Amino acid sequence: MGLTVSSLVSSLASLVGWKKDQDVRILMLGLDSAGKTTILYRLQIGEVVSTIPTIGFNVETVQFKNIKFQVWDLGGQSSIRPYWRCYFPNTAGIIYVIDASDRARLDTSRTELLTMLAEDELRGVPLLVFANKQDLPDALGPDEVSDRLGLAGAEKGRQWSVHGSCATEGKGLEEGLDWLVVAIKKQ
Ligand SMILES: Nc1nc2c(ncn2[C@@H]2O[C@H](COP(=O)(O)OP(=O)(O)OP(=O)(O)O)[C@@H](O)[C@H]2O)c(=O)[nH]1
Ligand SMILES: [Mg+2]
Repeated sequence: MGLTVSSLVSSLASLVGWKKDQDVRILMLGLDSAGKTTILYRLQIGEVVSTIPTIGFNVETVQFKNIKFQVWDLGGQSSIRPYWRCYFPNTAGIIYVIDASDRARLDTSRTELLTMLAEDELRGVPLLVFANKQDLPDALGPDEVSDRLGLAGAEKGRQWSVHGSCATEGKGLEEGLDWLVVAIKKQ
């Protein structure tokens, strides 16, 4: 009988919806072909895998430094985007991936992002944007992507950051996750 310290901690933890051994749930979203699945496996196994368009989702545990992330990589095709919302509950962090060389679809990508951020379930959840495919000659830099997304005006109640990346060479990914870890801890 009696309340032990650990039972007190677990009661408090369940009150705020967090369990000690639970992985940190991350949602990775973005238009089709942005590079989400490439990023997921680059982070998980450190290699470039050959991908096909994701129908549904991939979910993997990614160990980053001493944190275990449960990363949900959702398919980005327009027919699948309406299902993104099914995965919103209990999200600790969002990774939004943009093909920075796909200038023609940057507005579409921005609209999908802002629609998603307006959802109650994602209120205040930290947002890391990867301006991916920085190796391609046409790629917009992270600052320009950031300007075009217009987050500075629209997202005052949220921590967000735009990082350049090249998933195929593994560049920029760690720096981005470092930022996200700090942002989630502050939350
Ligand atoms: N040049 C270049 N190609 C990349 C980069 N990242 C991913 N790709 C390529 O882009 C294509 C699409 O990558 P995926 O990871 O399958 O894209 P996705 O976002 O998962 O797409 P969906 O599953 O359809 O939503 C693949 O041919 C990748 O090799 C990058 O940084 N640079
Ligand atoms: Mg995919």
